[in-house]
Amino acid sequence: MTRRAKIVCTLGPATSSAERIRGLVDAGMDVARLNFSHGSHEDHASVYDLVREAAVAAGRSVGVLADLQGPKIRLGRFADGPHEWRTGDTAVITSDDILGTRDRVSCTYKKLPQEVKPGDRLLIDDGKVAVEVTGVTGNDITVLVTEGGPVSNNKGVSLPNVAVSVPALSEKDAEDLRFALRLGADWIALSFVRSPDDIKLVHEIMDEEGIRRPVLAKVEKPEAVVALEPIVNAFDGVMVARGDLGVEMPLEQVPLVQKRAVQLCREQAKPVIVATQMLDSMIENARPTRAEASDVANAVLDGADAVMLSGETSVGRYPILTVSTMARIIATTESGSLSVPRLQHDPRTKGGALTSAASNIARNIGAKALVAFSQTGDTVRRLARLHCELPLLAFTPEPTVRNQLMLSWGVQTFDVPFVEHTDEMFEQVDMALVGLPWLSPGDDVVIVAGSPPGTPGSTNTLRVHRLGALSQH
Ligand SMILES: Nc1ncnc2c1ncn2[C@@H]1O[C@H](COP(=O)(O)OP(=O)(O)OP(=O)(O)O)[C@@H](O)[C@H]1O
Ligand SMILES: CC(=O)C(=O)O
Ligand SMILES: [K+]
Ligand SMILES: [Mg+2]
Repeated sequence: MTRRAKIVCTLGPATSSAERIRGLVDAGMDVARLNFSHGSHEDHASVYDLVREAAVAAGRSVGVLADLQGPKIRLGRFADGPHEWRTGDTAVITSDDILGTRDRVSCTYKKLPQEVKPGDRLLIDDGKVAVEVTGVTGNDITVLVTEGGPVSNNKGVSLPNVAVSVPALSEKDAEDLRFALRLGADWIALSFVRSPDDIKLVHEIMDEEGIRRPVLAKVEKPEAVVALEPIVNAFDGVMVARGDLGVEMPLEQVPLVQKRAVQLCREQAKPVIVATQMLDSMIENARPTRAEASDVANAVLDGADAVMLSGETSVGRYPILTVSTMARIIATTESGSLSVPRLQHDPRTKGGALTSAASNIARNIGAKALVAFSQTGDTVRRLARLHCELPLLAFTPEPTVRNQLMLSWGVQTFDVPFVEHTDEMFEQVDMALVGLPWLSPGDDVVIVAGSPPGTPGSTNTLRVHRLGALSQH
């Protein structure tokens, strides 16, 4: 069964072995997410290598997304394992550097005691536990538990109505970013983006390292929802990070933010991921709820490029089964309907106009595939946003670009050597496609390319190409 929307899997303790990672790739993982909120650099380097090995073994591209923690306040570590904070209990959250106990635990933001006051509500672990500040003494914040639940190492702390002054990129984020770039990550995600300017800090460090990679804005703050359009313009893509978004703002607003973010990204031909709790109950169970199956299907029908698994694959009991279940839900939904909301504007760029025409021509003449030659991936993303039912085949000599395109809807990638002339491009298509079981000589494909080859942004060529015709000359 063919599947077009992509699957992002968060790697973690449940998926750190070679066998598990190969299992994820075989079940349909298109992009692996390394979550720098958890795990050591050593852990990330080890799974990174395993992802690359699994991709080679499977004979296809798999992207690697490095997700930076961003300015999230977290609890510190506990000396003695997880604890239960019951409703009505009191506890202390301190900016002192201590190994926590049930009664007193540290937090990562040292100025927190100065920025909260009695009556403020703090939400822990995406709102699973709620506490209210009753007093502040020196570095200690005394809290009353208003909604009890488990607390454990490094759980996030949200302050929905307090504007805290944490910088967009912490020292840890800067170090993690340098590490991820050197490691070879294909995409970077920045958490808790508040302004389009936040990308500048990322670019500064990338330029110091001499490695530019595309950056996703994680939309999980009310400030980002307000500035959504400029953020989509400034960044290279978006993740709708519903976990934090649903505690930072009223959770009933999340569904419409999701739809608006997906549409804005498609207008700009930038990939968009819908993330968090998609098949949450599969952390524990072998079958998802009907509501979760519908959530995955509806994200696909909204037009998302990719859907993401978090705890389901990082710490869940059934990581591989969760991926195959998600793949089945997507493929079945798409076999019933590929229609997504219409784009609201007529394309104005050369690439936008050519790709839109290419897709119409391909449909009208019964072509078997859309083919894009692209140096940067831009032409491919402009084709992807159309959600055309024809296979979308991307040819690019850059392995990093191939990996990056694994986040874009419906894209299959092909490795081609760099060529100098347009004629050679068409020969490459012939050579690569004759071997595919669903294509035969005489089939037409529609090719969009730039000329001369190797000039980024030069998309100017649209050709109806008959497979096998070249060799008859
Ligand atoms: N490497 C790890 N070591 C220990 N626990 C982990 C690790 N990775 C994840 N976890 C646990 O599994 C939970 C889900 O992991 P995941 O990486 O999917 O987090 P998330 O909810 O997307 O992100 P965050 O915790 O940053 O909000 C985490 O909250 C954490 O408790
Ligand atoms: C993925 C993430 O960061 C969130 O949902 O909050
Ligand atoms: K993160
Ligand atoms: Mg988050």
